[in-house]
Amino acid sequence: DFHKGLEPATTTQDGSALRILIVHTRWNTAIVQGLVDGARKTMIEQHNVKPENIVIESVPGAYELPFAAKKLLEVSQIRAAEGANDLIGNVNLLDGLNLNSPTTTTTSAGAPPTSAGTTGAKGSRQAFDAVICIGVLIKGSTMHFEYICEAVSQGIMRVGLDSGVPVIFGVLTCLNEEQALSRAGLDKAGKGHNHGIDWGSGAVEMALLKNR
Ligand SMILES: O=c1[nH]c(NC[C@H](O)[C@H](O)[C@H](O)CO)c([N+](=O)[O-])c(=O)[nH]1
Repeated sequence: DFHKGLEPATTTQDGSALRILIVHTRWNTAIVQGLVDGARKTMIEQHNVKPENIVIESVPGAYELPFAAKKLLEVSQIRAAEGANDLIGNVNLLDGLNLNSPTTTTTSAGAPPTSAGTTGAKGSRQAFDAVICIGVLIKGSTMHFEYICEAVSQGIMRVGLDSGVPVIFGVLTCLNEEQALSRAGLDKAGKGHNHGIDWGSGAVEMALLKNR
């Protein structure tokens, strides 16, 4: 069986120190919600990720997933660097972080920590260890589907490679709604498998690989 051994890690991994971002779309919302729930529950119940360390954000559609993943990752990395600045005084860790963000201070080392870093602003100072992008594309009667699928898969791959943070491709590209329901474990016959489960395990596995 070709697929033997290609299954995602089913053993429990130690996700207790990880912080994970889930970005999901607002298309086909019932199916997307099933996938998000599957990923979230698996990370918490099987891999001990803390619920408060799973951040869930939404975007209009699949085409917006790569941009949101890129931007939210960058912000988390900047906040983490600012937090570290607080800990070690005036060395500016933002130097050399090529985050393509106009707000990134690129002044020489020694610049005072940015205000955000010193005000104890709400929210975690830990950068995300992995991102799961979740969406459901269902083919319509035009070529729109093909173009979005190609753009989104290339875009999501690029965010992961450019950022050095693993981004799980959690986008179903289905020819009809039945296929999508089955892959979220929501089909009437109950014979489907919720792929969100695999994406949750994959996110933990790849985050731990990144942190080796
Ligand atoms: O997430 C989806 N977005 C879809 N389109 C919207 C697209 O992702 C963008 O949000 C839109 O083009 C604006 O950029 C879909 N279809 O068109 O079929 C779809 O099935 N799923």
